[in-house]
Amino acid sequence: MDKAKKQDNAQQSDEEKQSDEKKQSDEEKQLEKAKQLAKAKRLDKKKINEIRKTLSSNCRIIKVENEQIYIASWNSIKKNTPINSYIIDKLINKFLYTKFLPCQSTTLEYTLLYKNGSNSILNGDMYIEAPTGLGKTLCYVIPILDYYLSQNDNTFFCVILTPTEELVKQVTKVITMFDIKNLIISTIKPKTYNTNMCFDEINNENDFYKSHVNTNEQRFEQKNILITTTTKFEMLFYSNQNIFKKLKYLIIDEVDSILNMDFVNINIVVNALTKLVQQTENNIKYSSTSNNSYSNATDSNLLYKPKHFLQKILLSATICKVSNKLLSLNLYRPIFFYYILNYARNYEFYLHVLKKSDKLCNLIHLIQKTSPNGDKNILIFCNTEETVHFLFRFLTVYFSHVEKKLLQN
Ligand SMILES: Nc1ncnc2c1ncn2[C@@H]1O[C@H](COP(=O)(O)OP(=O)(O)OP(=O)(O)O)[C@@H](O)[C@H]1O
Repeated sequence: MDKAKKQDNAQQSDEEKQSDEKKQSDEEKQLEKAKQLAKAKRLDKKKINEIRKTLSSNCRIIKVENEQIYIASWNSIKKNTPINSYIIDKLINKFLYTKFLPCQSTTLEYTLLYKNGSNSILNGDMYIEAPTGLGKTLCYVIPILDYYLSQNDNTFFCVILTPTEELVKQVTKVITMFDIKNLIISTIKPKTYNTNMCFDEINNENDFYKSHVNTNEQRFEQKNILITTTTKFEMLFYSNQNIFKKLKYLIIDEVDSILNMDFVNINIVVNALTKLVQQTENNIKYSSTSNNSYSNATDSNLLYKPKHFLQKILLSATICKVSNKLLSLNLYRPIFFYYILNYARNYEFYLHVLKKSDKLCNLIHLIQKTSPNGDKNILIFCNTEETVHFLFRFLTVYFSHVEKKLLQN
């Protein structure tokens, strides 16, 4: 009897202990949650202050939440801003995506606002800030393709500017994957333009060079989207302004890098484009169209909502730190989207300090270790152009000849 009572008591105290432990762990969890919430609030406040100081004191600010909307259900959820069914179909069946990533889920609703007519009070230029690799490209590719398909606008309606040729190629690849019939995407082959400047040439099947028409204007009439670097665009723009009169979208990817470039004055180009489109589309008559008049394109007409405006979508992983440059872009009713990740990303950084003579050996070892089957992409940065060429030649020879021989032996 005594033994049974003892067992009962022991069991009871075990249960009490367990319940105490559970209570303690619940309290700890709640405390941790409260701490995280307070931290998130502090970060939000800091971000909002930064945006107001850098972009505009009265811009609309929208936080990207971690919501991911199923692509297949978008049109039933977002009835006012549906996406063309062709695009939905490609995203699901060709890209094999099931959900829109958070920054896409939040921003698409706004970038598709043109569907509610130009009078939608929510319309405005957009700045999308989201960490690298979280799907910013589709945030603008979907709305421009949707515009093309839904409005049947076969004119030259969109310019996409990037800081590098590499990004031009990447964006071109994404748009081409949608496989839209008759849509003509192009890059710049400046040989054919009325400009005194010289450019590097880039190879692209759809290059303007292949056009068999005589003037730049005619050449552009046959295109829908131009994807190019800011440097090339700046040179092209001043000699060919008429081409851009009917533009609907201006996308600037990695805008922080572009604004930080000393050799490109993107502000003047963007303001000039904005004014040009407004004058044309709203039938506003200006006496002067000289380049000088563009530098102060921020005049009073931007205070009032124009019937048509050049929709600008700017994207970057961080907000541009040079606030005066961003402020002088004179965005129309800007909406700023920011995305703060609430989890640590799976990055690993290693720093190896090596003797010069050991570098090549170690690099080969590292490549073999990281991608033993050669199926992973590895990005190698070098400090000079010369090293890039040398390394390219060396690795090509090593992996195509030396390694093959070693394997054979
Ligand atoms: N809805 C989606 N579902 C799954 N994967 C996606 C989705 N959208 C984009 N991705 C993939 O996420 C990766 C990153 O996308 P993307 O290049 O657009 O990011 P980013 O934010 O523009 O990056 P960066 O700042 O480097 O330009 C790509 O490999 C893309 O294929």
